[in-house]
Order: sequence, then C-alpha cells, then structure tokens
Amino acid sequence: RACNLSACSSKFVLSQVHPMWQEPLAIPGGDRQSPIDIVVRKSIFDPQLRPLKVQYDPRTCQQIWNNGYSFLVEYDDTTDKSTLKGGPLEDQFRLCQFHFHWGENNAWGSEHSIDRRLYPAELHLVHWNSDKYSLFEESVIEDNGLAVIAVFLKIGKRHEGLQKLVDALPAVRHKDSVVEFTKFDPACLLPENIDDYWTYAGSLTTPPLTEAVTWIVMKQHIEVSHDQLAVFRSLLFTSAEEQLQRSMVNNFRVQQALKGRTVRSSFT
Ligand SMILES: CCCCCCc1ccc(S(N)(=O)=O)cc1
Ligand SMILES: [Zn+2]
Repeated sequence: RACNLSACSSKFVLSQVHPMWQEPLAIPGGDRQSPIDIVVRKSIFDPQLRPLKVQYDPRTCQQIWNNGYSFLVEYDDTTDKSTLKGGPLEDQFRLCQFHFHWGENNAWGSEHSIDRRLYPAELHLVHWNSDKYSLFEESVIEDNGLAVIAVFLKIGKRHEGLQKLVDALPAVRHKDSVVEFTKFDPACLLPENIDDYWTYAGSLTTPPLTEAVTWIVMKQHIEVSHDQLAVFRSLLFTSAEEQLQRSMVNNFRVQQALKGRTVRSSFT
C-alpha cells in the first residue's frame, strides 16, 4: 500500500525532508564523515578516557552572527582564556564559537542520534587545537585540529541561561546579520554530568566537511522549553534583500556511514 505522508511514522517523513544544501559529490577522504548514529551496544568503554576539563571565560563572548546555516555565538580566541582539555584530547583546545542544529518540529533536528533516537536540536561547542596551530582556519584542515562538544536538547522546562541568547535572536533574523553579545558563559549550556560521553573521529557537518574533528557527544541532554526552540525556528536562511524568505529549520546534515570507525565511551 502506498504510504501517504500523513500515515508515515516519523522515520519515513524524515526521508521527505530535504537537507538544507546539496551534498557535494567528492568529499576529502570521505571515510570519517559526520554526523553518525551512535549504536550504544557497539561502543567500547575506554578506561583511559579522562574527565573533560572545561574552563570558559564569559568575558571572551563577543557577538552572534547568522551565517545562513545557523546562528554562531562567537568568542575571542586570540588568547587561551576559554579552553577545553582532557577527555580524549592530548592537546589544549580554544573555544571559538558555539551554534545549534534543529528541525521544523520536535520529532527531529539533531545531527547525531543515539540508537536511532533523534532529538529536536543539538548544540555544538567548537574548539581548535591551540597547542599545534595558531589560527582556527589552519586547524580546520588538520586531522587533530578541532574538538566539538555535542549536547542534545530535549523539550521540557525553560532553560534560564539560554533565555539571554533567545532574546537576542530577533536581532539576527536574516543571513549575514550580526549583533553584539557579551558576558555569556557557555558552561551554563552543558549538562550537569559531563563525565559521561561518547567520542569518535569525524568531520565538520557543513562545508568544508573536512575530517578534522574529535567529536565528544554528551550522554546527558539539556532541557529547553517549546517556546525557546520556537524562536530558533523564527530565524531565516535568507538575507533581508531576498524576496523569498525561508525559515531556518532542518539545518542538520544527513547521517554518514561509520566505515569501520570505533565509538568509545567514557562510561560503562
Ligand atoms: C575556514 C572556514 C571553515 C568554517 C567551518 C565552520 C564550522 C564549524 C563547526 C561545524 S560543526 N557543525 O561540524 O560543528 C561546521 C562548520
Ligand atoms: Zn554544528
């Protein structure tokens, strides 16, 4: 029986969702692409994984920028003020920005999934290896250049710390808009428990898709309210000049093949 869209369960509807950009055909290497589904029973506990050491300084927060894919909260990364180390990382990494990926509804929106479970949104805290490189742009093409912490968002109680960011979003409704945004501590967006995570070698999930990322995916999610996520969906992919406005939703990449990679867990 032909399955009409309304009768399909969400997983079929997902296949009707058009990714936000045409996937390029040839991707550098192409054997460690992101995002992926994390199959919990196939992940390997690694007792050598240490706790993460996160030290963020809210004074390095500078602005919010709508880049036409997501909105980026950008940090001053000219000194080692907001850093990440430990966990699977050998070097010290500097926070340069964080952003989110979300869906048009609460059934999907995250890039990674856990045993196929998708979340309505996913936070990415992007850091680059400041022990080995002197600029973010350099580290983007190196296999140990970047470390991204991923945190799943679930619909629930209002996230008080997020509200300051939500209130600033209407000022960056259109692509290429920027607004000053200061004194925001991104640590407030981390779950209470950051010792339990999965980690694997992957890539950026938007162009240039380079295979430079050590992914650190938090086991514990954070909660945000339905209304807070609705403000994310009020953003636009399009600039103010374009006559056809398109809502910024479904800005996630389709999941990629594992290609034999191992996903390690920091917990049993
Ligand atoms: C030299 C310019 C490169 C800009 C790459 C910016 C970027 C950062 C993080 C991610 S994500 N979604 O993998 O965390 C994607 C893209
Ligand atoms: Zn991202």
